[in-house]
Amino acid sequence: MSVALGITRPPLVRTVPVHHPEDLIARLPQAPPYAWVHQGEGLVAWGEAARVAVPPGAGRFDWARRWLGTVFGEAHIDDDVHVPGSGPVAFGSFTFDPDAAGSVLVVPRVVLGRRNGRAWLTTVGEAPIDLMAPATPPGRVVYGDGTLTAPEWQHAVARAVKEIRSGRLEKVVLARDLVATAERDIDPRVLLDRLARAYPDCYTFSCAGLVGATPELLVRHTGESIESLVLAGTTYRGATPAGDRAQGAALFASPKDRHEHACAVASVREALTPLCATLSVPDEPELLVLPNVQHLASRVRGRLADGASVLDVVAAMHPTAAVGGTPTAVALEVIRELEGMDRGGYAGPVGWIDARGDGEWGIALRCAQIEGRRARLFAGCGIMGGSDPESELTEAQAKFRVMRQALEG
Ligand SMILES: C=C(O[C@@H]1C=C(C(=O)O)C=C[C@H]1O)C(=O)O
Repeated sequence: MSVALGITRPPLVRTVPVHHPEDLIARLPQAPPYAWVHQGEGLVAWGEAARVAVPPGAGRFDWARRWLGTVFGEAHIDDDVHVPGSGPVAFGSFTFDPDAAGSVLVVPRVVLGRRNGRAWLTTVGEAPIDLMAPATPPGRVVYGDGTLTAPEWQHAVARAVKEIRSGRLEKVVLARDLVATAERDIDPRVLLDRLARAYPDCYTFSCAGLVGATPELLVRHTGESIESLVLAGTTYRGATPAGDRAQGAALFASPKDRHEHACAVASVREALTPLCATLSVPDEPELLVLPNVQHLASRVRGRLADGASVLDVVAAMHPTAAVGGTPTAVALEVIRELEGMDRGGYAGPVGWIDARGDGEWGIALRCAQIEGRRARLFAGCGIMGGSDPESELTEAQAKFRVMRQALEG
């Protein structure tokens, strides 16, 4: 298998400490960016030392792990920093649907990292000369329907409710897409900068044209510890602090949202139990308050039993019922039947892995696939037997707001 592009073999990977970059995203040159940034820390990267299209199918995560084993195994690694994310890393985006094409892994040539007060720079092979051209905003943006119009999508939600009431399944997450066309080519760096400023508590990501700020951490793997932030159940922000608290309290007390959340937590517990020596799952969710919406959230923590890498954990978890449904297989059938679209990387795992197997992966939500002047935006909602199509459409609009604001500024 030939994997390395344009680098001397075996590639020399060098990580050195550097002065703190104030703003990781501002350091991205004019090249397709890779990013994973949360509260100012994380990784930004550019250039391609190696890239692979991961073949679709049930074994795709295993295939990816073997490919990474070859690429990282060949490298001479000279790492003076030794933290998760130092040394060589790969960024990846996997399609939601295991049978869809479009999953990709990239080992960038240059990675700039920042974590717990330390910063580092990793280069693979010869460091390229980077063009620091400033990013230009995309200008005026117009929107059009994606696969389904709003009324068609509401109809799909109503059909899902019927399927749930008939007993075919318990929960299904239905999404829709919107197509945005900008005046000029969309520079993902502009979106990353706006997203990271507006949503510092989310994970601002970029990989192979998929750009967004997701609140949902699928898994963070640090040594033997893993952590996941499970989200499901959504309400709005109130206009006043009191209104805000009332919305949050109503969400917390809503049997429909609590049930929807419980489905997501159960799917995560079920996926992680076989991998973990210890696993702690809170009895009750907490509220995650974001600028656009509030979610029910459960922080799950565990210790791995035997040396699984972050991709092994991703493989076991995806798709959780936060983006698929319950039971998973039936939910996937219903999604294919009712959405009528290929989700691409939306609602799939996105993140990074290093040569130790550490890494951070999110569920790619509040995102868009960018190509030239066009962006395809995605948003979805958990549908239960008590769901109302109109409210679900309003919820999806609130979720679209993240990327609309990033595009419009
Ligand atoms: C599916 C999305 O979000 C998911 C669905 C949620 C819900 O229905 O309450 C909440 C958080 C996410 O797990 C999305 O943002 O597109």
